[in-house]
Amino acid sequence: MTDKVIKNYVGGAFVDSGTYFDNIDPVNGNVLAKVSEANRAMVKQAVAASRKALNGPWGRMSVQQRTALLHKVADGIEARFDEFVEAEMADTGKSYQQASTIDIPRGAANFRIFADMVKTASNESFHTDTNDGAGALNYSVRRPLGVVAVVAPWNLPLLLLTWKLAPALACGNCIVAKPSEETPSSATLLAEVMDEAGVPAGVFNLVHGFGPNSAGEFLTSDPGINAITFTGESRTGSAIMRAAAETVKPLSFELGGKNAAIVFDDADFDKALEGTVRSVFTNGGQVCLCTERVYVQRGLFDKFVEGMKQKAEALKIGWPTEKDTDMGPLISFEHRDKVLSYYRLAEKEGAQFVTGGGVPVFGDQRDKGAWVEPTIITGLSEDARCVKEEIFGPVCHITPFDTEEEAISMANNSQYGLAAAIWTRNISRGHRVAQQMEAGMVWVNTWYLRDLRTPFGGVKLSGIGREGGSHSLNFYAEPSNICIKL
Ligand SMILES: NC(=O)c1ccc[n+]([C@@H]2O[C@H](COP(=O)([O-])OP(=O)(O)OC[C@H]3O[C@@H](n4cnc5c(N)ncnc54)[C@H](O)[C@@H]3O)[C@@H](O)[C@H]2O)c1
Ligand SMILES: N/C(=C\C=C\C=O)C(=O)O
Repeated sequence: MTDKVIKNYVGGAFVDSGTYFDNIDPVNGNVLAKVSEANRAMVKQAVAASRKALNGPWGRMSVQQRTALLHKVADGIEARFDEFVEAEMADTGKSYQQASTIDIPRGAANFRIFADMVKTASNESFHTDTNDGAGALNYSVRRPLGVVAVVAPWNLPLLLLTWKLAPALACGNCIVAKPSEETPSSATLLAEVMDEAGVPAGVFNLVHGFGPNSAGEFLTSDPGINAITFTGESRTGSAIMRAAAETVKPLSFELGGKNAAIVFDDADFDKALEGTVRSVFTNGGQVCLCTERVYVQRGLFDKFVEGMKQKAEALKIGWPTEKDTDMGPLISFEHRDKVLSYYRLAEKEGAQFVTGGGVPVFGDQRDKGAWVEPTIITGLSEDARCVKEEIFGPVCHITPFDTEEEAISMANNSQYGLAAAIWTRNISRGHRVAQQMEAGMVWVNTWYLRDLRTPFGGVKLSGIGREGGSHSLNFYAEPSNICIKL
């Protein structure tokens, strides 16, 4: 039993509500800490502290001062890099390789890119001709939205929390953030870093808890919140839209996906194979951009499926701390059971299992963790639930196709539209097919190659709005137009 308590961070102080929930290590089911669950009153205090900071030191701070502080926060993350890696691995079971090369570096990078971008952001102005010949000057100024609620998921905890926090703070907003109940640790470490960097009290607040009838719902339904930026399941997005509807406010939603990869028979076989294995199994398939539907041109189908099978079976499912581990456990027993239920559903729907479909046996304490086997299935029809519904685990379905038109039609036949990957040596085809994808982000001959200045977001059930680069600045600071009669 541990006596470690993870606290909330409200108005510049670490506070404890006296009500707790367990923080579980998904590697072996051990309790890592007790987490203080913020109650409605604490959430209200956090909103009030934000408002006070907005009308106080933070609102009066120059862009230079604000952005210098954000760089200090990035410095703080880098200075405590190993602690952040350890915290992320403890909460999620993800590998050292993933946490140390993706999750934590991006935590610092997110602060730096938006601190730099906001310093060079411009506004628009127009000279307007008027009948009296004197003219008028129209120009816009940007104002922060005010108090912004940031609600984040568990799969890339620090990366996704700071992906929203950084631009919101860079634009002068104050924040009340709620990380996932599954991953409180790196967010709380971030609060320490903010505190140490001298971010004024109330600018950043952190409340722990769940969604319905807990901190998530208290926060997103609070009338003192001016905008909500949310990353999570599509159905949660619907719930948050309903909660926010009464007090109309800007929403930015990054939601679910059922992403397709299309492999043409003229693709570079080795690159397409390596890239598709990475896009299916990275982070145990627990990345919104991961591929769950693979479409392979018929001439290549058998060879590609065999190649995927060999690579999936060669993945090292191991201790997160081992440097060559490729895949850890899923985030929780509940999520593990959800993914396993889809493995069983695939059997019922008549799938052939190329590999996987079960739970690995280690013969050690990992047998008490939330582990599943990397899995590849084929043979299902396009309207099967396992081909339509987001599973969010280390699993993909592979389907053959004959023509480019058929592949595009199958890939687009989804209620989601977040990301897609196209593999072909024919670059004209790469452009042509990518431009027909009903998705917010399309990679050609690569996957998850990120330029933080580009628009990030999804269509259909995958989201509302875009963040990234100027898109983030346009969401977190809205223009007012001023017209001066000359
Ligand atoms: N599009 C993207 O960029 C992106 C990125 C990561 C994850 N995701 C999606 O997120 C999902 C996995 O993450 P998850 O399981 O944490 O999602 P989730 O929707 O279950 O939870 C996300 C966050 O919302 C909170 N929440 C839940 N119900 C709420 C409510 N009624 N009101 C307010 N807050 C509420 C949770 O506590 C958590 O902090 C997957 O669907 C994945 O595709 C999307
Ligand atoms: N938002 C980003 C990644 C999202 C991953 C989803 O799980 C990013 O890389 O900026």
